[in-house]
Amino acid sequence: MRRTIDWADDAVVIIDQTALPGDFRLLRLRTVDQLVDAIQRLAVRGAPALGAAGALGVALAARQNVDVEAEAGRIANARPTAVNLAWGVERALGKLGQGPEAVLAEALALLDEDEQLNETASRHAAEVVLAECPRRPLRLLSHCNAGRLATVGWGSALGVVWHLHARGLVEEVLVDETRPLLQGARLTAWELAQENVPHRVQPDSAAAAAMARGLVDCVLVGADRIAANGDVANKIGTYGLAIAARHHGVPFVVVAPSSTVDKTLADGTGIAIEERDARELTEYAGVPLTPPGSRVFNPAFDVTPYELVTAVVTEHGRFVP
Ligand SMILES: CSC[C@H]1O[C@H](OP(=O)(O)O)[C@H](O)[C@@H]1O
Repeated sequence: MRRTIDWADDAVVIIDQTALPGDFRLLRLRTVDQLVDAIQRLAVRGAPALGAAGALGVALAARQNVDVEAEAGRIANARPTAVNLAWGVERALGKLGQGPEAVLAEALALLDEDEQLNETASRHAAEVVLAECPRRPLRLLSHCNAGRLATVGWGSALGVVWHLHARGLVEEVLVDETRPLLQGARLTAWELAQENVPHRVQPDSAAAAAMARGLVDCVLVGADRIAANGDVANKIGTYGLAIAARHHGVPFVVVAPSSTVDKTLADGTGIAIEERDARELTEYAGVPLTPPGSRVFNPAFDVTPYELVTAVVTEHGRFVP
């Protein structure tokens, strides 16, 4: 599969994730405005992919007659929770003094590293899952999308599935649909189908019942920001999954590159949680889902305390707070 995000002909090229699973189409982003819009619409999404978007966005700005520092700030602030976005911006911005080509070279190096780091992190995590889960083959549960589409190309939590599936060790993946934007139903199911991995899509509300019925050997999730004490910000619903997993004695494994760890935060209480547009809940494809005027609570992420996490695994292995 091609990279989720790349650079070609002086443009940031992304797979338009809002069009999947029905249409596979590319978007060529030639301005910072187009990039910020794509980030905010989740046409490009997922912490590592956002890190790459941040770096390539600075490369885009550096080649145009704009205030690069100001444009970099707009990109970094496009979505607040995933630490990787600002991290990617800062990394590319650090080369600005050496000129636009140096900024682009740094951004492209970040893309190559992302694929390698997520492949390594997920390989380590696969061994952790095998050690924590005696039953074979494995029945896994995923939430949101932490696959190829959430990174430059390999995937973090779903990267574990690629490693285990290649060894014939996956019986099934239960895919949380992940309301309201359905990253699981639309994106994770699409990726698993591409790789012929057995899977079933389920309502997010079925996850605890699946565990109660013994259908889950391990929960696998990605992360958007990990605090120094191991608290994990991830897609809304992750915290409830962790509580259910602890209640049912199911291992709960978080997979992320170390660029997702924010050591400036002592714990998860300091993580900014993105609140998203009410229309994501009040309508779908233009069809009203609630009475007119209904108010909503639509946080895009929640924070899972490290005490509920079996392991956080990066390219360095188990993360130890
Ligand atoms: C591998 S990071 C994936 C992470 O990002 C997702 O959020 P969003 O779809 O809003 O970008 C979700 O939290 C995933 O776990």
